Amino acid sequence: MNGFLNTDDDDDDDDCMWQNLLAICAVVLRNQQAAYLTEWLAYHALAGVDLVVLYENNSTTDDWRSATAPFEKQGFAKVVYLPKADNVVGDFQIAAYGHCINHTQASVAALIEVDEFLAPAQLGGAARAVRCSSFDVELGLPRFVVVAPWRSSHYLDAERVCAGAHAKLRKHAVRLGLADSDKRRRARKRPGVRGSTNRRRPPVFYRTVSGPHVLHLATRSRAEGLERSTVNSDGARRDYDEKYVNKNACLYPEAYVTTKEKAAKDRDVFFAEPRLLEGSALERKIRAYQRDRSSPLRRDGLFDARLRAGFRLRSTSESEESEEGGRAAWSARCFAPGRVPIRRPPRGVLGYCAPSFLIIGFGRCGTTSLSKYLEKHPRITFGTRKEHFYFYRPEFCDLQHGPNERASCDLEAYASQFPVRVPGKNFTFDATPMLGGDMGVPASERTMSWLRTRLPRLKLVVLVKSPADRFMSNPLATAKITRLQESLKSGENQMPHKLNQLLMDNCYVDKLNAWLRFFPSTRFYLIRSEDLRGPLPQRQRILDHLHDFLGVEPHAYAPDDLMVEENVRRATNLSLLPVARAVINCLPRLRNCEARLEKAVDAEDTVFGWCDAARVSEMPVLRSSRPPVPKPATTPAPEPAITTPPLVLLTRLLRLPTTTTTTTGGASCANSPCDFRVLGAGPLADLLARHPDLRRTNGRLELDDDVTAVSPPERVVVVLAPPSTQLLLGGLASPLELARLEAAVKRGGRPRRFRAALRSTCLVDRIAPWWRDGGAADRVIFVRGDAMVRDPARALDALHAALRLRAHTYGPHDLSGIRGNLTSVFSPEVREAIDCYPSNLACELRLGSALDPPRALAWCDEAARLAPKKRGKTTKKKKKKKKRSFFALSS
Ligand SMILES: Nc1ncnc2c1ncn2[C@@H]1O[C@H](COP(=O)(O)OS(=O)(=O)O)[C@@H](OP(=O)(O)O)[C@H]1O
Repeated sequence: MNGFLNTDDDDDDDDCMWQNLLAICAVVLRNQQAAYLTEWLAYHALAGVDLVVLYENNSTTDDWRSATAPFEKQGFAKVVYLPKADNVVGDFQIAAYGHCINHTQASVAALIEVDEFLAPAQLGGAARAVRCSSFDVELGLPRFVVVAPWRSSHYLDAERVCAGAHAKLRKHAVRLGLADSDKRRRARKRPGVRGSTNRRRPPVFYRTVSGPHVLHLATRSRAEGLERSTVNSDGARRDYDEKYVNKNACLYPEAYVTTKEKAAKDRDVFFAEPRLLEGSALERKIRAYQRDRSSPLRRDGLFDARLRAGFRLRSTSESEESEEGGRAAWSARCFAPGRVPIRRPPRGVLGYCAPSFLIIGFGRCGTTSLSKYLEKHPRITFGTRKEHFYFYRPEFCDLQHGPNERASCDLEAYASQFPVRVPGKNFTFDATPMLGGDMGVPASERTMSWLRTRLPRLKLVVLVKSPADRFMSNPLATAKITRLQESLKSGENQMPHKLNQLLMDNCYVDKLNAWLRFFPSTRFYLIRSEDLRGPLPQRQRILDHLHDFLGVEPHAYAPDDLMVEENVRRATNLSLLPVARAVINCLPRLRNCEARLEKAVDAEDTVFGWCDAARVSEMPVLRSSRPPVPKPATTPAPEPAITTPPLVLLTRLLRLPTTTTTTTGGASCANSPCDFRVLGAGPLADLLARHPDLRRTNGRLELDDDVTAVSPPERVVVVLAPPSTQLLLGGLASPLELARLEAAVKRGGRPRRFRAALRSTCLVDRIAPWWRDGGAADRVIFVRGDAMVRDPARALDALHAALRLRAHTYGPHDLSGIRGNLTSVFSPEVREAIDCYPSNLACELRLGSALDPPRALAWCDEAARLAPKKRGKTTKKKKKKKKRSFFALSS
């Protein structure tokens, strides 16, 4: 069973009170449903459903999991395996529905089948309406359960479906005085006490304690056409619960359930029914979806559609969404006025909703204008102000200066900054660009972790801009830019002091990487600021895509709304010379950042193009502004020579004679096996791909992590890196796991819980397949990561020779990647904890003894040398001793 459900039935104090969730509970039981599942799921995603929970019990032979997989990855669908248990009441379907309404904590749970469609009567009708209705806190059950009317006799027998909810209902009834507690009941049954409560009072089920309202919504049955009915579970026709509707001042779910007898035959019946969706934007979307059967929207479901106006980050790991599980994923975002710590809630506030998304940056990229546009959307608001600075101010929840456990750091307190005054306008956001890191202050890990745990479904919008323009937009940069421009004009071409360093604040990819350790890449949406500055239709298009990403209804903005341009400094600024723009944007370090960002973004022809667009015909070569450092009189001590060779051979394990590596040379990978592979498709592989003899495109160089897949004649180049570096760069652990590991070590614990991840860094085990077939040692070439970082030219020369490649000199820009990447960025104590972890140390020794020269590795020793020394606690005795000696001295 998936771990996302709360299986704790007795959880009375559940504070998940307002889930804003329309969930569908369905069962997959029959064969031949798989072909239609994608369409069914995509449709409901478009229709505003928040979650689909599918139940299965291994009763079909269809491959329906491949249809649900993309949706599961996005967190839209969950599959629950529910075995048939003895204590399950009735058939599997009833058990599944009962389980679903008892555990999904949705405002509305629709019990339908996979050939039935939940159709809103008007644009977003169902979704919008149910968002206003609330999850029943006291009962811990959905307020509404939606079913098709023809089911009433069988499925909506409330007592049966909600058999699992019985305990909750009972407790509630006791609280309301409708039933006696067990204690009292037992007392009453004692001899001498006459009668029993059970006989006098009605049984505690829906009718008594008013459980979920059962909606028998309209159906489009074959013969009768569309009809609406409001038959309740007791069989009596009843009007909608007016009291409840008025109290919450929101639309009643105007939803219809339609069915398709045979999904294949009736495919278009539902969509051909104009009355259901007439004129709505949803209808247009669905029609487009139907027409363009080959579109990515159709192929991969709604979420993977490639969005042109903005960029989604490339998904980095298959399992990154799996963290969605756990109860945290369901924590509430919205609160009733009485629940937030505000002394006197202002008039007209319906509730408070913590953000659904954040604009995390970057400063000076148009965040204010974007916020103003979004504020005009009928569902979106930034609350009391655009920039809340909530995690920076001591009066709120300052997390910059250490952990903060005060009540002002509760989610309710944060939500209090986002009042909802208009029904439905509860899609809130915070646009504090500092969140992404700015002005040399990196994004705060404490803040990111706070957000991740409290608001796990948060989405993140990011604006990026050409580094030169962004830097110039910063008022504090004027002096430096002026100096650079003057120097370029005079031909001195001097780089002002520290400008290089300041410009690194525009390395967006590094900042995003910090966030990616806490949120999966699918939650990010990037917009080029240059695009947002375009003509009004283009701004509208960008916003359309953004709505799609955020999951809110489309909205056509008035031209006046989109004309706004806030915080403009250009007019007052000195203008940027083209040559200055070119020099800044094409600085090797920034160019590298741009290339890495392009690589991270999921688009075929992504071009931020900041350097290329800015290039001028004659690019000046910059000189450092620092005066040349006078040479000291005494010759400095020479740098310690690297004694360990950059390449080492695996020879000893099999006691093979020491051989130089043989190369098969020349053969192309196109038809025959590759010349060699690089284990760990990392920076070394990227670098080698730039060698003129090796082009990735002609297939001669294969990058593969899976050694076992390599056929025997091939050779493998393995980068030897300490376990900590492997963990960090090799994708062996998810970002969240790494963060937890680091936190655990920093708290003083040992990384015991991460044994599995640590075990995967045991290089000796990973390359084991290479020596199993005897003689394989000839084909394994180890490159020392540290030698590569210290003296890349020498290490690469040796590697070229071993692989019989032409000598080649790589550019400094190419090498900078390898330097940055092969170095662990864990703090020294964390490195020590990982590299000296007993199993890792054992692996290091095993590998070391197999290498020629032996003991070429000293990862643990090195890490231990760098780690801060742990000081023992000064005991009272020692303190006393110290004091005494002090007095002894002074006397
Ligand atoms: N629609 C639109 N598209 C793109 N860029 C725009 C837009 N509107 C304003 N701007 C420019 O954004 C710069 C101000 O950015 P911010 O509002 O994010 O600044 S701040 O961080 O909130 O201070 C500021 O840049 P400079 O003029 O270069 O300083 C604004 O001109």
